[in-house]
Order: sequence, then structure tokens, then C-alpha cells
Amino acid sequence: MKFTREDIDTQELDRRRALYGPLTAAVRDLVDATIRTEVDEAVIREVQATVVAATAKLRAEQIDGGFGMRFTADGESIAWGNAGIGLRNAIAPPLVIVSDDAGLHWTEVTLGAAYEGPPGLVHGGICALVMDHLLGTTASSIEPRFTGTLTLRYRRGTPLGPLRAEARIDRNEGRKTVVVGTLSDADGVTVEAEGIFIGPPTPTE
Ligand SMILES: CCCCCCCC(=O)SCCNC(=O)CCNC(=O)[C@H](O)C(C)(C)COP(=O)(O)OP(=O)(O)OC[C@H]1O[C@@H](n2cnc3c(N)ncnc32)[C@H](O)[C@@H]1OP(=O)(O)O
Repeated sequence: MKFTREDIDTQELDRRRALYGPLTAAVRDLVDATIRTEVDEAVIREVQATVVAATAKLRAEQIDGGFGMRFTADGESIAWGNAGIGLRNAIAPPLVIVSDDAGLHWTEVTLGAAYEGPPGLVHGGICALVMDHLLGTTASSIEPRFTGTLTLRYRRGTPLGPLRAEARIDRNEGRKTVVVGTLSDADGVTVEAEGIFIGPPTPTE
């Protein structure tokens, strides 16, 4: 697994956020526009050439493989390639996860045309992505946990648009943390989730 230390201070981190965040937002918007555009064929071809040229510029200097997980000297994590939350990942919704002192974790996110499965509804795998990441973050709130088993019950279709997901720890059993959660639209729960998240073995195991 790719964990690296990034020797930068908060000011430099903020500068990079301000640089890459708008690029990612523009690419995310491009994805949505690509799905929904109805412009003429000539414009499509022109835009394709522009995008190919822009991609070539970005590829002029690249890292090998994925972005990995980086940490600043202050212990702040930089998971900018992450498919759920990555600041530099236009595929990520992106999720912003918040928690309270009572252990509730939640995220409010709007999923648009890029996340469609059945017509007008969120793809089931995307619901799983949202719940995996939210439940995993909840499980990892004390120490790191990996998804062992994720069980989802799709109660009804999840409409594209604004959604809220919630999660809380149900119980801890040694290295295993069981987390439960829901995904909801304005009319109530669409998906119920339960996950078993496993921590690394202790040195004595
Ligand atoms: C802040 C970050 C948020 C991140 C959120 C996103 C989370 C993710 O998406 S993680 C990516 C997806 N998950 C993975 O890639 C994990 C792949 N699997 C693995 O690495 C390993 O199988 C792992 C770590 C889950 C368990 O391996 P290991 O430590 O060898 O487990 P092992 O010693 O056999 O078993 C320990 C306990 O866990 C249980 N267990 C093991 N695997 C599983 C499983 N898949 N499901 C349920 N329980 C399991 C065992 O039964 C055992 O229980 P008990 O102590 O009661 O006997």
C-alpha cells in the first residue's frame, strides 16, 4: 500500500487545494456536460480535440500508478485520488463526511447524471461506494479499519439528486467493528447498510 509523507505546511496544502480543486470541479462538470449535451456533431469533434490536447498537457509530467495516501508533518491525510473523497478525482462525488460527538457520521451529496444506473436512479454500485466509504470512515474513527463484508438492502430506487447518508458504530468485537447506516432521499430511506470492518492484527496475535 502506498503511504507517503509529504513535507509541506498548512499554507502549501491550502495553495495546492486551491489549485487542484477547481481543475477537478471543471473535469467533473465536463463529464456531466458530455452525458447531457445536444450540440452539433462539429462542436462535439472540436471539443474532443480540445480535451485530447488538454489531457496531453497534463500527461507531460505524471506520477506512476495511483495517488496513494499521503500525510503532512501535522498528520493531515491527503487522499486526493480516492474514489469517494478525492480532491483530484473527478469521478469522486466528492463526499464530505461530518461527525458529531455522539458518534453519528453523515454526508450530504448530490449525485447527478454521471451516477445513473436505472433511468433516473443512482447506480447500485455507486450507492455501495457511498455507503462503503461512509461506514469505513465511521469504523476508522478510532483506528484504521478495512471493509471485510458490506451488506446492502436496496429498499427502493435511489433518485438522482440530493441525498443524505448516515452511519454509526453498532458494536466492536475485538479487531472487528460493525457499522450500520442508511442512504436517504427527501422521502426517506432507500438503502440500508451493514458493514464488518477489520483492523490490523495486534502484535501479540
Ligand atoms: C478513513 C478511511 C476510510 C476507508 C473507507 C473505505 C474502506 C475500503 O473500501 S477498504 C477496501 C476494501 N477492502 C479490502 O480491500 C480488504 C481486503 N481484505 C483484507 O485485507 C483482509 O481479508 C482483512 C484485513 C479484511 C482481514 O484479514 P485478516 O486480518 O487476515 O483477518 P483474519 O485474521 O482472518 O480474521 C480476523 C477476524 O475478522 C473476521 N473476518 C476476516 N475477514 C472477514 C471478512 N471479509 N468479512 C467479515 N469478517 C471477516 C474473521 O472471521 C476473524 O473474526 P474472529 O476474530 O471473530 O475470529
